[in-house]
Amino acid sequence: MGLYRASKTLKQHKHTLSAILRFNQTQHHKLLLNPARSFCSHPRQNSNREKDNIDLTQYPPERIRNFSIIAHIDHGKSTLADRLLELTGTIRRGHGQPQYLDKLQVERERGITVKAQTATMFYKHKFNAPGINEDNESSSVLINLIDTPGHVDFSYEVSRSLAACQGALLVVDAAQGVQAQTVANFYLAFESNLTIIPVINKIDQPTADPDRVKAQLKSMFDLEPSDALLTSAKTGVGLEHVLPAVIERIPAPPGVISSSLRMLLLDSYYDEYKGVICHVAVVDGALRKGDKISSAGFGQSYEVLDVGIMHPELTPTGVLLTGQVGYIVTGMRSTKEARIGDTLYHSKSTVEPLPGFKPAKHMVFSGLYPADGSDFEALNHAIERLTCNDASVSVTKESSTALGLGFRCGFLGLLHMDVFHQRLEQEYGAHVISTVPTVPYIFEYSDGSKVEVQNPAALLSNPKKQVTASWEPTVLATIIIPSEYVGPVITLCSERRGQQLEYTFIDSQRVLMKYRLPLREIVVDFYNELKSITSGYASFDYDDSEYQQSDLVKLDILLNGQPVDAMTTIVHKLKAQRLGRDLVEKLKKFIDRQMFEIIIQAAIGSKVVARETISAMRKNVLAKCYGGDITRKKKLLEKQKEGKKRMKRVGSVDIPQEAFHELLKVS
Ligand SMILES: Nc1nc2c(ncn2[C@@H]2O[C@H](COP(=O)(O)OP(=O)(O)OP(=O)(O)O)[C@@H](O)[C@H]2O)c(=O)[nH]1
Repeated sequence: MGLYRASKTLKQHKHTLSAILRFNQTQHHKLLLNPARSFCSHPRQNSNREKDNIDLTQYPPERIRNFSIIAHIDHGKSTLADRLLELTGTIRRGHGQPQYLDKLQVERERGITVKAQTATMFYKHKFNAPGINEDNESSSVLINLIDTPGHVDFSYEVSRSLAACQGALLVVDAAQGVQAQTVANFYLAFESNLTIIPVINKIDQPTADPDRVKAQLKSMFDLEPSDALLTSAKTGVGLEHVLPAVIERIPAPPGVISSSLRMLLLDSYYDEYKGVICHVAVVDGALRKGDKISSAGFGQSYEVLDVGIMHPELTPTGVLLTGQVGYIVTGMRSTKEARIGDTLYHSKSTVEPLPGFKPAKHMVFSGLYPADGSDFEALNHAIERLTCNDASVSVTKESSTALGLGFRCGFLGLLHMDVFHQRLEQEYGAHVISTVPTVPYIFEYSDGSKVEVQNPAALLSNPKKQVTASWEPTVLATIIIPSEYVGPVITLCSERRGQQLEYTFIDSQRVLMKYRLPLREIVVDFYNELKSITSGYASFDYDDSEYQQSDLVKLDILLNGQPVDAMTTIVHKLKAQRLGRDLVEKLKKFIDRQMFEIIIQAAIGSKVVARETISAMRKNVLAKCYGGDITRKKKLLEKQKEGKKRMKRVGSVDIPQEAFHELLKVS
């Protein structure tokens, strides 16, 4: 049968291998690309009338396959997904939209998937698959494909998607071979007990070496070389074997048709016209339009107003049956009611709730403030709407003396933060200043109390209540590199206070290293640094780990003696002076000369660790207009006013917005 269930011994390696993120040059450029292009962000209603008549009752569980595509970033998941949708006629070939399932504008601009997407396909086959044996006649099988993100920040999306699947295609680039996130995703699928089908993709590349990749898959995951499919999602070679393998190797969903309805809520988003749309997987029983359902977690009851599948747009079917994945529209007013991982069931029945998902863990916190203070309500609205479509962000209100009213947001990682920021600007037209990202530290005070500090400015400087101990979060990082780069990578990790835990050759040319690193040290600039010292060949992933005791201090930035709360950071004592110097130098470059002298200082408590001075400017802008032309004077005053709008005033010093953005890159 060739099922790819990896052997138990692999579990022992679990803790030596987690994984994610490759930082090659291409990806870096993709992340920086920014052509303005606008696409709709969510599935629309299917206008094709033929598709409206799909009869799902013809698809009992044995004629259903649910699978996910998982891979390291850029190994070709979305391209492969598109080709499979074309092959089954779900979308038209050459429909002109790149990466059909990457629907968000930010996904298309950056060439990355940030949101898992589901699409239902119908495929005729003649294979002797378990449960489908109809005298060699072609039978139609309903296949749900879930495309998942590749970046470490979005691995939460991957684990959620896997809950609705019985199998996964583990896609590996034929030239790059196994990368850090291949390892992470393999273990996510393995621990979810999924059937894993290895797909070695991009075999059209001149540097492709499928045999080497097969050997890696065998040695690292115990996957049989003969079971690997060889494909090129670009040229189409080998694609005809993918869906037959899915049908033959992946088991049918295990639910019970005759049981009471149990649905797993996979995801939700807000649609302007329909309200909240929930993506669901029917685990047991059946759901029909008009049914009354309740949520186990939220305790509310709703009427099902619309139900259907994503084919690939929203396609009403009137029912969803055991093993099927689709969408429902109920009277939910806010996505806060649609708790991801919740169990939905018929209101009159009593059911055992499904296990659900672990809540998302916030790794990075940052303050988000309106660039113009009067836009607070608009930003509030934009954040509320966006969190409807990205429930993994935590939001609480906060205020800053420098920036006014704003929000403290928790993100899954730095890219997640960046993407959220970009979506606020692109999808809601919000202009936002973000403060230096920080990680959640724990501080103990002399009265024995312990607090988690998500905002450095909130750390007390109270002489009556001294800090007695502090802890910082750490990660278990996995780095895979060609062996010639081992030296520089070891140096980088020790500069970042890392502790080496493992060093293994995965084949004759590649090394896997495992480090414990403080999360703070990888939040800013670690990726870029790692990428640049390995010519883009390193791949990197991390799993969150325990807190470690650490000598932490609060580093304040002062302008003419006044602290700028939005620029405060928490840092390891040994690094405070260097960071203070970098921050002060950076600010000097970005703050313009003003009518008076400006002293910029970095300080730990009352001890100044770095200082720069910007000397006073003698004349104002109008002094350049030697009398005369009044319109010219007006223009200059207007320009000055415009410039001021983009400034934040701290005491008497005007700080341009760019200064805040630039500080993100230093700390
Ligand atoms: N030569 C070649 N290029 C491919 C093939 N499949 C995908 N690509 C290219 O590889 C790049 C990445 O492909 P994607 O499908 O976006 O990769 P992904 O794994 O979905 O990426 P993330 O969603 O960001 O993790 C794109 O430029 C594709 O055109 C292939 O078979 N051969």
